[in-house]
Amino acid sequence: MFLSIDAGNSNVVFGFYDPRDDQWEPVIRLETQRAMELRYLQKNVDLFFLESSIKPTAITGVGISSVVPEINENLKKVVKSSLHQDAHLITERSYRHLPVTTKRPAEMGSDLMANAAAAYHHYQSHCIVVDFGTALTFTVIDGQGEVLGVNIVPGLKTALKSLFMNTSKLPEVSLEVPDSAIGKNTVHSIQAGILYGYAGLVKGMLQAIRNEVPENFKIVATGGLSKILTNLKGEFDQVDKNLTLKGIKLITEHNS
Ligand SMILES: Nc1ncnc2c1ncn2[C@@H]1O[C@H](COP(=O)(O)OP(=O)(O)O)[C@@H](O)[C@H]1O
Ligand SMILES: CC(C)(COP(=O)(O)O)[C@@H](O)C(=O)NCCC(=O)O
Ligand SMILES: [K+]
Repeated sequence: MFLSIDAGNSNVVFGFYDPRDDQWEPVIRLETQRAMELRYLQKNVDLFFLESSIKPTAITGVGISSVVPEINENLKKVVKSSLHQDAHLITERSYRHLPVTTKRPAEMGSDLMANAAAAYHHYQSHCIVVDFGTALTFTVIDGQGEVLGVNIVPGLKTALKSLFMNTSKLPEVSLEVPDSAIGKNTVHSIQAGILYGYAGLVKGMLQAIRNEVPENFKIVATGGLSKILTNLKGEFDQVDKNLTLKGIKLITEHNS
């Protein structure tokens, strides 16, 4: 089995890949803020292996993508102590021999590079990845596998949280698409604003990208919040919640 670890700004995701049935199962999420503490991280990993039928010795490789540098050392430590092996932590050096390339390796988030690698591996042609995480990102890859560029905007929950934190009277609301785009009370007004507004943002961003590229790009969505904008279904060729995990595995394999 292969273990991909995806440390994002909200969640650290552990995904176990079994080549026998080509499945990512189980996929476990810890809150990044809590997982920063070594004891909490170690306890949860230990507990997982204690309760799971997966034995540490069954893990033949480990790859880590992290966009939260403060957690890197602890992740490597826990992999070493629980699995008795070294994880491949993806850095800009890991990008050298990939089918996907970027002109700014030092800057490009490894989760975005993992997304690009997995999407290009799947389509073998030009594609756009939309990642609904803490940040909402668009990564544009051309037919030769070159990352043409990235767009970054606040993710849905991030926008919602900042609205709640920066106002006195607005409450935090659940992320559900309301029936009407016209808000009828405060909660509904925020839900309609965020959910219809972000659907428009995604459509508008994809259109603006399409205006600058000749071909009909394949579009794949991923990220913890990719299923929330139910009003966007038709925009994507595919929704793959495991895309980043798959990319981490691909990049690690290219480096071993
Ligand atoms: N299945 C889910 N349903 C609802 N919210 C989710 C789900 N999975 C993740 N989230 C939330 O979505 C947000 C983005 O998650 P994620 O894509 O893992 O972000 P990041 O990569 O930035 O850590 C987080 O607030 C997370 O708690
Ligand atoms: C854009 C991101 C903040 C997304 O993080 P996430 O939403 O996955 O937590 C992350 O990929 C990052 O820190 N990137 C570095 C800047 C760049 O990619 O251009
Ligand atoms: K991510």
